[in-house]
Amino acid sequence: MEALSRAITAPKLPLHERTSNGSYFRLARRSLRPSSRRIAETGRVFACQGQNPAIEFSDPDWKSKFRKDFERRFNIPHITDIFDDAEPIPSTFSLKMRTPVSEVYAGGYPSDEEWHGYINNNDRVLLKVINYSSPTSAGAECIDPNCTWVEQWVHRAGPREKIYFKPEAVKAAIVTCGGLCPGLNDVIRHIVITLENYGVRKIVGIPFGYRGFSEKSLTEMQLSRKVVQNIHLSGGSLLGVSRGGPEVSEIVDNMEERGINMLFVLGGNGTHAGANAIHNECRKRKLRVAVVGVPKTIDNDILLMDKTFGFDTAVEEAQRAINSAYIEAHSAYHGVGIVKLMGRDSGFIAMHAALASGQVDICLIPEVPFNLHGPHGVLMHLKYLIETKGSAVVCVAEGAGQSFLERTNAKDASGNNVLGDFGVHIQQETKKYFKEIGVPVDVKYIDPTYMIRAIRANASDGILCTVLGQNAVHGAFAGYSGITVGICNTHYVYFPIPEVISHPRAVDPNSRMWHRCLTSTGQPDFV
Ligand SMILES: Nc1ncnc2c1ncn2[C@@H]1O[C@H](COP(=O)(O)OP(=O)(O)O)[C@@H](O)[C@H]1O
Ligand SMILES: O=P(O)(O)OC[C@H]1O[C@](O)(COP(=O)(O)O)[C@@H](O)[C@@H]1O
Ligand SMILES: [Mg+2]
Repeated sequence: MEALSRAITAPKLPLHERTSNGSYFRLARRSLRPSSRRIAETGRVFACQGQNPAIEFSDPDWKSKFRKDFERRFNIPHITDIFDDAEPIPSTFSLKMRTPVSEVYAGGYPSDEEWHGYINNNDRVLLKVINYSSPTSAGAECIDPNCTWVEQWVHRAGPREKIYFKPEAVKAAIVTCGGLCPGLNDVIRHIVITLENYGVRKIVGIPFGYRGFSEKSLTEMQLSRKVVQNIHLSGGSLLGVSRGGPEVSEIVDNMEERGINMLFVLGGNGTHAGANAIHNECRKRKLRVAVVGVPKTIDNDILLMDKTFGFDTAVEEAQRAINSAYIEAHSAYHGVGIVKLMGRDSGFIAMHAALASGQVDICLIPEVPFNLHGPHGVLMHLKYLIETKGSAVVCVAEGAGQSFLERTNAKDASGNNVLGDFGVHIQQETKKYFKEIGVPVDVKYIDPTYMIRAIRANASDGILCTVLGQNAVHGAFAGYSGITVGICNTHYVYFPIPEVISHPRAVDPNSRMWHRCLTSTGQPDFV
């Protein structure tokens, strides 16, 4: 918890900071204060455990102690932790035949000694793959002051040979929470298809997020391969989404009433905090339930994963808006095109879209402070661009520049801060500034945010959703709960939920990627 409270209170953190227990951690400069505080403020569930092991680096054994602690933190909760009498059965998941195996081989799939094909519970994936030679290396994430290499392994995802649920005794439910994201339907589809492959017949969708567990008028939706066959062809969520909703105890009461013993939760940080709380409540009540998350965030702000589904699609679609802004600006006399992209606390979409398009002159993200006015301000640079190039394109993440707007303290139903519209603000300030200096400009503002969020997943996200959806089901059948699925260094893994939501992920202003973006735009520091 200490690292978090430091991040909340410290106004500016050095890149490497020694914690009170002597361990070194690399900290993003303008870390994630607003969101961390927001989650903490909801006062319900906040996961932040085991971040800082007490390591004494003078101890010759510190590495093995670190590894042991890491293994503990990344251990994925299993049904046998609570039910030591839980007996595994041979998997009913068909690796070679595509008809539901449970119908053909009631006792399980016949073993094939030459080709196995299952994931062993001890298989691991390397979490960090760069061996930094110095804490000063770009992007270095160091454990000790010398940046010593320590292997960090996480659990490999996929189907296990032994399973802990009989398919005929499973009632599986899927719920999608938070905002929309391209690919939700692809994930739903693959969860249903994979459940059917195991032989599950009772599969339901909970309508409109966690709300669907409490509002009597919202009835569960029966799901099958037939129902979900073509849902990936459109964006949105077949089940609907929502923010806010009932308390965790009410959700678990409702799950008990409905006999749900597998719950697949698609959502972001908030949703996962809820999923972990549901998992803990089920354990407290001694319920044999598997709760498995699939991280959904168009903002790409979940820790430890290469990326989250929908992000790629969002970046691709965002380029269309940037290109339109470019064409408008380029075709006008002294044209300025401004595009606002999503990213509440994290500028990943703006940074990647700017990089991908190659048409952006100024990219503004929440993680990097800037001035609008003054000799080093954004507007002065815009003037320079108009004078030298004749036009300019500005790409802003929605969470950028909030300090220039009036604070409202308004919250949405989930407790997230309602942001002011910085896109509109910079548009107005640009017009005002150029009027004042007597230079004519033609400013065009494009806000494609909801158009981007509502589209269907592209091919690359479609594949990611497929694998994540399938692995979510494999994880549940393998007896794991309180876990989420992810892609890590191109391999698929299971994480314990608390580790991925201890704080939202942000762009590191000292990373190579942000510097690549700066190289591409050619923008100076605006401070
Ligand atoms: N700390 C929390 N504990 C339990 N449930 C939460 C928490 N934060 C948010 N939720 C619930 O998760 C759902 C989605 O949260 P939200 O923040 O809107 O989206 P996201 O999951 O994308 O971050 C909402 O129904 C909200 O009530
Ligand atoms: O208008 P809404 O539905 O609250 O959504 C807006 C928010 O959704 C986001 O895309 C992120 O949504 P999630 O919290 O669902 O991940 C933010 O970038 C944006 O602030
Ligand atoms: Mg959120």
